[in-house]
Amino acid sequence: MNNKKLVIGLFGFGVVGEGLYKALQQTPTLQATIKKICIKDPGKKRAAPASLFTTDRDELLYDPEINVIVEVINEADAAFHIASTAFLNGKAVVSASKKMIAEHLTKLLELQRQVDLPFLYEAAACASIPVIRNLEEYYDNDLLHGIRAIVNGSTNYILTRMFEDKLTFPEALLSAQSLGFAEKDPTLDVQGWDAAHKCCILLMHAYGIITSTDHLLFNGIQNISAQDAKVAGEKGLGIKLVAQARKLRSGKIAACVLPQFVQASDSLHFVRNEFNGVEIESHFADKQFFYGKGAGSFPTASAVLSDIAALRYDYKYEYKKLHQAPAELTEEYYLKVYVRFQHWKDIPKQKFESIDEVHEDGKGKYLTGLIHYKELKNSDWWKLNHTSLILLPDAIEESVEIRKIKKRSLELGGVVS
Ligand SMILES: NC(=O)C1=CN([C@@H]2O[C@H](COP(=O)(O)OP(=O)(O)OC[C@H]3O[C@@H](n4cnc5c(N)ncnc54)[C@H](OP(=O)(O)O)[C@@H]3O)[C@@H](O)[C@H]2O)C=CC1
Ligand SMILES: N[C@@H](CC=O)C(=O)O
Repeated sequence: MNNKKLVIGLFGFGVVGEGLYKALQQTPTLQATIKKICIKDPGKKRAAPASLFTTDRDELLYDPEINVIVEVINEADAAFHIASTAFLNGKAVVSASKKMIAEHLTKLLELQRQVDLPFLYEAAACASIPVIRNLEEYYDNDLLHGIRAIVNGSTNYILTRMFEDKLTFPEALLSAQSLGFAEKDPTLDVQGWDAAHKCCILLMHAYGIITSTDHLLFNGIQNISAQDAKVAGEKGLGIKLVAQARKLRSGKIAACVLPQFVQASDSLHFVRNEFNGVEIESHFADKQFFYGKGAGSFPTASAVLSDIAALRYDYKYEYKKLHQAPAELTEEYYLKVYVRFQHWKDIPKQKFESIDEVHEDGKGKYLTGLIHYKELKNSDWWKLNHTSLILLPDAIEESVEIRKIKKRSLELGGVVS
């Protein structure tokens, strides 16, 4: 596609599509033009000439002059059909649809390999932050110890507005929706699906792991209460929805997406509103931090624009880690957790390796303790009966041996019984 004029068929003219249309008008040097825009509802008023719009997807997919399909719609199945037909018709694809990408990763990679055309989707993880390209290009020779990230703008915005401005959950969600941050179905944001989809995409580019939300422990922010925020405040902590992946001593990767208490010294602590933040830890560089807007019209359009620009030099992800030395996910690790609950009967105490603290306050009880990953992955008691589960800082523990030795020595010393 070098020196070739980019002729775009754009699917979707909502928050992202319209943002891209406007951004392209302000970047004439890119020499990329939108020939046609496919939308769903022909009756909606649009901020672009009517002649550009169609509801017939084939007008774009089968137009030989269009060499790039940009897909920014909000329906994952239709998006997959559009992307795969575009490939089979010899067109490069740029997409922002993380649900579609995460759900169809294997098939899409197979197709992309078969047709050998660019398939870029920087906007699908952390919107304006160029995290995918960095993981692809920069960290391939480095020893990547781990990633901790706030990857969902809406939930971060909701937590910020609830805890800083005392908005109720519905008020904060409504505001996230009206600003164009939330998904069409906001439960995707609130219940952690969107963050889990993004985590799957990051795992692929960081470690060459192809997985799905079925294999990932995740939750959203729907159970976080004002009482949890009070506990956090008293301890000088914040609460964030954190996607994390960490290489264990076994070389395998521990990954999950859960709310977590973050200390004031944690880079994620100051990430507020719709911003996202990604902390990457690697062997020689130590910690690096990426920060930027994780949702919204122009921030997302900027990532799509950058992908379009990269098509001019035929940039493609090489999926080096996947092809060379893919890592493996593990379920063999423990998590340090805080659990707020109403009644002891709802808590399977025997499943914990240890319960370290128990508190009772006006609104119920909470405990902190250590539990095996699988005990959470294979059950849902921790989401039911007004129970909330939040990871403690530095939550991932590889083994319980040291704890056991410590406990035993305290017992021998008569400090605990
Ligand atoms: N909003 C954000 O901050 C971000 C969004 N994304 C992703 O980008 C995508 C678009 O999001 P966003 O712009 O917010 O969504 P919107 O709901 O604002 O817009 C969706 C657009 O898709 C069109 N559409 C839906 N179904 C079809 C279809 N079958 N064929 C053609 N057009 C269709 C709609 O048409 P019509 O206008 O007629 O209703 C609309 O123009 C989603 O996958 C989202 O997850 C990624 C990063 C950030
Ligand atoms: N709904 C998403 C939009 C961007 O990916 C979010 O809030 O992060």
